[in-house]
Amino acid sequence: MPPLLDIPAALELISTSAHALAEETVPLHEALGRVTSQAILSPEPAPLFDKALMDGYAIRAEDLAQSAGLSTSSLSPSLRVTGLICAGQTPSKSLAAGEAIQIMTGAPLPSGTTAVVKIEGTTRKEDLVFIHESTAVGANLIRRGAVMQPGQLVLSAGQRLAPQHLAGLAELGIVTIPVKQKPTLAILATGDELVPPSEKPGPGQIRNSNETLLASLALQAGCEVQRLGIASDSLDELTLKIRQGLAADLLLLTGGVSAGMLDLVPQALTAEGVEKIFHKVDIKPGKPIWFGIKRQPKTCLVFGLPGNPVSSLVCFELFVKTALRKFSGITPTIAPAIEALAAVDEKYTSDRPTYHPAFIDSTGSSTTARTIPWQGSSDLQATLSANGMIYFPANSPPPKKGETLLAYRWC
Ligand SMILES: Nc1nc2c(c(=O)[nH]1)N[C@H]1C(S)=C(S)[C@@H](COP(=O)(O)OP(=O)(O)OC[C@H]3O[C@@H](n4cnc5c(N)ncnc54)[C@H](O)[C@@H]3O)O[C@H]1N2
Ligand code: MOO
Repeated sequence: MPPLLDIPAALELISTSAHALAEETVPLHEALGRVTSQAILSPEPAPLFDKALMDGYAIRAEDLAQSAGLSTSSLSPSLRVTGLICAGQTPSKSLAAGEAIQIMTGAPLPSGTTAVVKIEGTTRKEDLVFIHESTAVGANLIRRGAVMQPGQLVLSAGQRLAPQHLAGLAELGIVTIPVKQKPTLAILATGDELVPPSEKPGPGQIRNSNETLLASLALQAGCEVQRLGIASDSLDELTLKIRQGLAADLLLLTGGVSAGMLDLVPQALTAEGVEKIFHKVDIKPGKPIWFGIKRQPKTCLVFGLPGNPVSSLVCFELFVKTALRKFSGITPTIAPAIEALAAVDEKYTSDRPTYHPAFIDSTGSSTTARTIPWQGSSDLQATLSANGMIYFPANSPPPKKGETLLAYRWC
């Protein structure tokens, strides 16, 4: 038997086979979860004007200098109040020596202002305000352009847009966003034993959990998902559904890729003109994974994922996500592992590189990870208490508590 393809080589083949998708523009309110296709530069400064950050008085801090630090009202410096500015108004006069202008949070500063003193640090007596709080130059105000200059980079290309990104764009008036097209991803579960989750399985049958798993992973990864349902182990039925799936950017099949008599997926794909790039990788779980590409009339990447649910999950996280990242221009294309400390003495060893379901905890001062009890690639229920996986290199002593290990978060 020739040696199995190793994981880095498989990832590299996926990365070079996948192409970057075209771009489109979408309105801001439709951009959540999409990936920027170009760097976005700011058209204007932020904030747009010098503004108060507290309710209080705009002052010239220099006026307080000789009395700074005094705390009794009788000895506090006083300034003459010459006006009031609320948020949304514009100052009608500037601030002269010895003057203060009452101001509200978010209101534009009158020219000459060098600080804002909080209302709590003052006492008002008619048109005089007594300042009890030492207030340094620059206190409680922000200058025009202090957080963003025109032409400054707001977001790089390849950024998946989260709520805070959209709000940042909204603040700058950027309402048309250049993004990568959404990848279309079709899912086909194969196997005579499968029934939909809503049905009671007959003798020897099981519920199709992989469609729910893969569709959810794909939706979370920003894909447009097409569910092709279940194909029985017959070439005719497989072929019909594969033809439908090849219209997508990416087709995922589960089951039927190992060595069983009815493992027909590789042959059905080849017959439909899908060129095999690799079959089988030195990984656990997921060894029987099949990967290929249909080039004409439209490019479609095809993964035959092993039927065991945890194999499908691990293969999606590692392999399918690499293709999706390339589609959207997310860099690096191959997602890096995170370094974590073993939370306990680990026991797991294997002669195959293994991705073991794990719980990763970032709530403390350092990120820790520990494996969860798991009975192998068919044990989907174990993953309900996991949020990621730990990488165990082949034939290596498992990490002891406190030693560094490599982990991946599922998200
Ligand atoms: N002689 C060998 N047998 C097996 C090998 C091997 O190398 N030589 N590999 C094993 C490994 S590892 C895995 S993983 C499985 C993968 O096999 P297939 O991809 O061909 O998948 P099936 O045989 O169709 O199914 C495996 C298992 O998963 C269940 N399954 C299938 N589809 C679904 C679904 N949609 N939802 C939930 N569960 C599903 C299926 O009923 C089987 O129990 O092969 C080993 N055998
Ligand atoms: O390697 Mo298989 O994917 O363990 O079940």
